[in-house]
Amino acid sequence: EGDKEKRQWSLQDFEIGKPLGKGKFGRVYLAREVKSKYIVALKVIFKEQIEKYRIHHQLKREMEIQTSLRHPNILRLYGWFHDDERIFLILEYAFGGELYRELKKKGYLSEKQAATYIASLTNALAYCHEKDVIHRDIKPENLLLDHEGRLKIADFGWSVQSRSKRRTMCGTLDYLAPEMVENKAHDYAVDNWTLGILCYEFLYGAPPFEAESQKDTFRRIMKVDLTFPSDPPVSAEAKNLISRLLVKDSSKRLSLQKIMEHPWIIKNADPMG
Ligand SMILES: Nc1ncnc(NCCc2cnc(NC(=O)Nc3cccc(C(F)(F)F)c3)s2)c1Br
Repeated sequence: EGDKEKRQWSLQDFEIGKPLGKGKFGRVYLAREVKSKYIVALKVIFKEQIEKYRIHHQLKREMEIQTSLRHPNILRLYGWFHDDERIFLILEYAFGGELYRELKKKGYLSEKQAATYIASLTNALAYCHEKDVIHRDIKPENLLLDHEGRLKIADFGWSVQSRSKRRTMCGTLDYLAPEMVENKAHDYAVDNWTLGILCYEFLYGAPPFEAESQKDTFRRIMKVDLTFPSDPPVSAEAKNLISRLLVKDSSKRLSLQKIMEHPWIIKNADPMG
């Protein structure tokens, strides 16, 4: 495993398999390193896209941050290489694919499954915050599952600098914390807000502030217009945790430590993640 980061890789070192998914900036393929037969995911990014959106620094930062992160719930970035027109990221392969698909297929998750994922995410975020990394882009699309169904955060949004412009340009607003909607300076607590959003979405199948228009979603976020449908039935403890995370004043949100000690997590989360 150690040599993976050191040596220079090239496309000849890999046999490319089936496409695993396509992201905004390129596709992901299953691949096998020829000599070791090691299975990886290979993300192909076109250089002209990076130039066009001027996001070199973000990619560079991702590589610096992610190669230094080692956590069971964070997808590994083993290394990278490039040719004339493409950059290739050599990623840990998450056999279980995107958590999003599981959520869509099931509609919503059991309280045990939801609590297990929230506990894994909280662990991974506590580890990141120790390393001064704020995530800010945690949404089901960026959550993968390994062969044992264990959650892996995978994302190129890792960074410690202020909010990237990218967010307003693309993707859903559902996960934006109020201070981000107001474009105010924010801190680690944005990830705590997002944990509340995800916990709600795992249990009800949709994020809490979903609305027809972006304007209405903004409005619902700013008002913290939180309602709990009666169906599916959800325990009072789960609602309590969600209500203590979706708090407008970021300093009043439940801390990651307190999430791990919350009765709903203690009772429902599988300690083996
Ligand atoms: N089953 C699977 N097993 C493993 N992986 C899978 N999908 C890939 C998940 C990713 C992890 N890390 C990534 N990183 C980036 O995409 N980075 C990226 C890309 C373009 C531009 C930029 C930037 F320029 F904006 F920074 C940064 S994608 C799947 Br499906």
